[in-house]
Amino acid sequence: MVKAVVLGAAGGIGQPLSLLLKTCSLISELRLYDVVNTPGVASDLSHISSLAKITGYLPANDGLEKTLTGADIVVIPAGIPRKPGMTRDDLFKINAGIVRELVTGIAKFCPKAFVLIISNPVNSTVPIAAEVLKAHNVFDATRLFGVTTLDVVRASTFTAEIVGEKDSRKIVVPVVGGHSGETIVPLLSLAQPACKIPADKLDGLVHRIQFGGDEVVAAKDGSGSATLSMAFAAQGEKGIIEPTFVYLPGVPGGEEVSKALGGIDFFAVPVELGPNGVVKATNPFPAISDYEKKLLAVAIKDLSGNIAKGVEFAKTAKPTKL
Ligand SMILES: NC(=O)c1ccc[n+]([C@@H]2O[C@H](COP(=O)([O-])OP(=O)(O)OC[C@H]3O[C@@H](n4cnc5c(N)ncnc54)[C@H](O)[C@@H]3O)[C@@H](O)[C@H]2O)c1
Ligand SMILES: O=C(O)C[C@H](O)C(=O)O
Repeated sequence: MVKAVVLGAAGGIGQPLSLLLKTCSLISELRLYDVVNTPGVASDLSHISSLAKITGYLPANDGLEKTLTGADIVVIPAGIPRKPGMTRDDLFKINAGIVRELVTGIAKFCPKAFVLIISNPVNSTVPIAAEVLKAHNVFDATRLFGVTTLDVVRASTFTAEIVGEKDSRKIVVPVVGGHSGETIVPLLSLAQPACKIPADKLDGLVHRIQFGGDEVVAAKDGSGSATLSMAFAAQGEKGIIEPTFVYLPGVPGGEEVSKALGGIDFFAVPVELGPNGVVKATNPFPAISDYEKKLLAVAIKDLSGNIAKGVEFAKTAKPTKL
């Protein structure tokens, strides 16, 4: 049975995600942490008749330590979301420090936990997390994940609309790269089952998958970004091979994938998951179309800058004292 933690549990993603985790039969204990409101959220969810015992913590009285000690899995949706006109990179200024602080707690209090990072910009916050864990000598790349599943969920939904499939769950599209704009690369040529996308619809579909987050930010008109679809995505897909953003040199099969991509360190690729984390990173690139190779080249360029920014921040900013 699993002891799970949500950091940022009182937020737009944190609350529905905590609800979904409270009803998950694999979880025996669920601990919620935020800088505000977790006692209330935990009290509310505690009335649900399900297996998971739930507790809420705030920073006071060693709240982070109590939340994290003994945790098996930590999901992090803490941090500010976008408003219209912002890029995910605009969130770096605030969220980089939040992620660094929370991952420092993980390094100290539950260094063997699986860590799933939702906080944007994922392209930079995951490299920050890796550097913090390295600095504490507890980094295990097979247990650190940037959550890019929402891109996979969107790719299924939007592709199904185009090909006229009523049940979008039947269409699975691997989405690789990073999690922002053109770093998001849907590999429609590898969709299962094979999908015939009309040539005049391809650019539009790819653009919608890459910039789907903007649709929600615009519709919410200043009150945040995707929360409910994100919570759905973060509760996990059902397969054992899922695209996720990982540190390639540290996972089995990752060196080969990194080499195929010109040496980039972090990339979302379909990853085989087991009880101990990443079993193998798979290399889908030999089979992709020329069109997708061009998308990939743009993604690698943008993503390299985002990764370097995260690594630089983690190495140079003052260390977090807990
Ligand atoms: N990876 C993805 O696909 C994806 C999808 C949607 C949103 N996001 C990102 O997730 C993040 C959260 O989005 P949201 O809509 O839930 O925002 P939100 O503002 O509704 O919630 C964020 C929560 O984090 C909490 N928080 C802030 N600092 C904290 C700290 N130091 N420790 C603990 N908690 C802290 C806040 O109090 C708040 O409750 C944003 O950065 C957003 O861009 C990522
Ligand atoms: O778009 C955002 O800022 C939130 C999230 O990354 C998303 O893809 O919906």
